[in-house]
Amino acid sequence: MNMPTPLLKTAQLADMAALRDAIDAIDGELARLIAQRSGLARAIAAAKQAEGETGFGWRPAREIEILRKLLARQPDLDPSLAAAVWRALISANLAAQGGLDIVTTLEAAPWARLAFGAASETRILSAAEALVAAKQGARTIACLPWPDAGTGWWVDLLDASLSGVHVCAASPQIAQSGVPEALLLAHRAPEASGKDTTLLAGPCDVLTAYGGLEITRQGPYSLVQLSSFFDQDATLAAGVRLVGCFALV
Ligand SMILES: C=C(O[C@@H]1C=C(C(=O)O)C=C[C@H]1O)C(=O)O
Repeated sequence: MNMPTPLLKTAQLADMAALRDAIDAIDGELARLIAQRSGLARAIAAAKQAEGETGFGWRPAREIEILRKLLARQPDLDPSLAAAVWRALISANLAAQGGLDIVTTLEAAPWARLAFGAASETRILSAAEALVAAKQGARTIACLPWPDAGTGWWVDLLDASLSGVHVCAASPQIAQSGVPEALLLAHRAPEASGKDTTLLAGPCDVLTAYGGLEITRQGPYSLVQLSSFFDQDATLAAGVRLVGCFALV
């Protein structure tokens, strides 16, 4: 039986109103939960300060664990949507913990924005300047492009003046290919998330002993990746530098 058009419209409008009411109810719950989550993050920030932490409260390993847990608990949740929403929540919390100083190149800027949103200040620098800024700034994170033949910033890390600066995370956090677009570096030790990739740089002939996958080369040096976590205190062969570790979902 064909329903007269005006009636059909009324029924559809009633359905739509009910659906919108349901969305409003969910939005109310989400808003309440987001405010509650932000309050808990503020309490954690206060606890970090009480423990004497003077730098920023960035915990990339904890952040990736949150995303992994979420996707495991809610398999029908779109991973990219979940990553975008939680990046927004987490970067707002980081900004509230005192703000971050994000330095990046023009090429890597979209990946810095994806990771930290607009809540923190972002400065565009050369890769070399960004690494120096990361070394000097207690709240600075450098977002630099994934190294390839044309991207040699990782060689700078072999210089003692940049000691202590490490890759600590990647952007985006979800990369089907296992290769992110950019790496996030700071003057701090990398943290293990349970499933991490380590980057080592050094003389090509010395690095072959580590059996990793070579990402790129620059003169006598190569950059390799290994599917395990290396502590910053790990003993490495002479000339080999722990570039850092990153984790993907
Ligand atoms: C709240 C914390 O601080 C930051 C904010 C996080 C969040 O909003 O969940 C997670 C890790 C940290 O980068 C924390 O360390 O747990």
